[in-house]
Amino acid sequence: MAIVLGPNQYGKAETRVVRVYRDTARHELRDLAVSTALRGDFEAAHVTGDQAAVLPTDSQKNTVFAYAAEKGIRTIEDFGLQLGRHFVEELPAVDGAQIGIDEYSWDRVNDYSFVRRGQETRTTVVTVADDRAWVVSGLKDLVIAKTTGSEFRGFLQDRYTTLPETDDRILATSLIARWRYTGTELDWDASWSAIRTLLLTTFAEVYSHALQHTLYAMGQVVLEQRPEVAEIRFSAPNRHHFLVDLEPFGVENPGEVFFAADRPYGLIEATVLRDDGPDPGPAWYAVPGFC
Ligand SMILES: O=c1[nH]c(=O)c2[nH]c(=O)[nH]c2[nH]1
Repeated sequence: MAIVLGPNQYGKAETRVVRVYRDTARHELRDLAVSTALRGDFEAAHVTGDQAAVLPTDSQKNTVFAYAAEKGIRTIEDFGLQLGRHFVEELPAVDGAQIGIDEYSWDRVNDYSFVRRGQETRTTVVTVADDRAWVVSGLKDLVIAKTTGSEFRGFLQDRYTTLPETDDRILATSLIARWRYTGTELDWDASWSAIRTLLLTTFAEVYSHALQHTLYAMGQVVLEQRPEVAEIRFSAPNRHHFLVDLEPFGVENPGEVFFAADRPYGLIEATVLRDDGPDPGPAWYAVPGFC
């Protein structure tokens, strides 16, 4: 009996690359998860441990970022073909490559702000106690991003601070918002839609000094324009988009190619309320996700 290596492949799974086209004031956004897998003669890598033929998965990831910058992403099919051909043509041990790409679709809010399609959920929590009732409605998983109009600087620096200041970054979050109504007789659909629109347009249009600043601005507008709302609470994970350093490959990256990080993430939570609003009673009791 002999033990032999059977079918095998290796690569980098789900490289989260965001490509921004910012040649005009009307930005375009492409948001992908790219998985590469290489096949070929990798017997030595497994059997004797010799990695001479193995292009690291890290390099495959770098190739995805560099190609996003240099070749651009016209369609995921074109992008996959370019990557696959590159690996097969350039690497002697590789006789096959499989590139899997998922693309996340975004709808436009303004020239540089976008909302992810088909993600969000409308919510309500109704509390009834004795002869009273409270309604807390909201939304969750509203994924929004702006490709400019956002900075983060002037922050406190201590000996552990390495974050560079930035005056132009991608700001993105998967928003949870819940608002408490002052009453229980209302056109709920109309109110919910109007508040959602205010949240979206304020996120898009108000220049952001930080996610904290954006949340407050959104809450302020809702309370100013919707008298039926007493209070609004936000829970907003900061979905970090890190500019990829492509200099080692001689490729420029003027705010065009980003790594969309998964974890860890900043979690910014805030309440904005009228100081003369009605008592919340037990409206928030056991409602998850808020400070
Ligand atoms: O909008 C932000 N608020 C923060 O508190 C923070 N902290 C951080 O590292 N990046 C950011 N961004």
